[in-house]
Amino acid sequence: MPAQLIDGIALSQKLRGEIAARAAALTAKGKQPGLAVILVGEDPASQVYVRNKVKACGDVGFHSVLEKYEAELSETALLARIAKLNADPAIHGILVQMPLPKHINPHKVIEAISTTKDVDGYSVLSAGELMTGLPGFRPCTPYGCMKLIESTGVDLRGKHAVVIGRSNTVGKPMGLLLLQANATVTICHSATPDLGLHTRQADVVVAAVGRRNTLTADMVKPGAIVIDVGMNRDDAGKLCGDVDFAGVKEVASHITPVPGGVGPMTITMLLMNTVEAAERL
Ligand SMILES: Nc1nc(=O)c2c([nH]1)NC[C@@H]1CN(c3ccc(C(=O)N[C@@H](CCC(=O)O)C(=O)O)cc3)C=[N+]21
Repeated sequence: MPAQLIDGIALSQKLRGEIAARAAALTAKGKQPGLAVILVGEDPASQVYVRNKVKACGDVGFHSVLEKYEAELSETALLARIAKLNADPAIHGILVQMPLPKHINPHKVIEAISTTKDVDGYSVLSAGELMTGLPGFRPCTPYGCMKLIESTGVDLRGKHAVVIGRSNTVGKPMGLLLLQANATVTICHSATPDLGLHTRQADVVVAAVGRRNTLTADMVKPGAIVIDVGMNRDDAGKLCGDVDFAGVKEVASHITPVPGGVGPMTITMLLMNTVEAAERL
């Protein structure tokens, strides 16, 4: 029996309805949630993403501002803009789209954002809060992956979860969130000699590598949950994930598609963090 699809668009719609209700309650109290999105440079993919984020804000009743700057913007000027937004009472979340041009130090930029407005969850403080289990903003992509896994109704306690990838934005926080949900966690990466050895034991696989066909059917235990974080292009230029979807869907119990899986949930969790920020401030 082929796997059940985990629909990131449907789950997003449900959660965005709840977010819109929270936003309306805040707006009625004169505190409409506000997100500022900063884009530096003309990367075409980034242009699409930030436009989607701003549109999603409008859909749930947030105030949003999109600030676009040429690639030559100085680091000093960017830090000055962030300082202004930190002090702006109409703004509850600040997102600086990554990647930044090479002359700008991303760590410096992330740490400049007020921790109360770090809705990406990228700061060192947010990372520490996640690691210690303190409340704080969780990075949107792994947070969305957790919601997708929860939506299957499968309890993670005692399950073996394998994460492929160890980035600061996805792989590492994903491992910590799974651990917090009482899974046994393995994190695999480019230096793992035999990836399939690990993934074949997994009840849950999260693939976040950025290379298509990284996870194939022979590497998946029958009945496993498969979450695909990848955003790649196939030979025809079509968007595809890290998972060989056609093959793996015949083995897994649940699987996310690309597009329509993790991507929309990343934006949904950004909205969730922003409404949370507005409630707290
Ligand atoms: N500060 C920062 N925060 C981010 O959260 C951040 C970032 N920088 N830089 C780039 C990555 C990438 N990212 C995506 C979000 C949504 C989709 C998304 O909605 N994808 C759709 C498809 C969109 C399409 O058709 O291209 C889907 O998977 O269905 C994709 C990618 C957020 N990122």
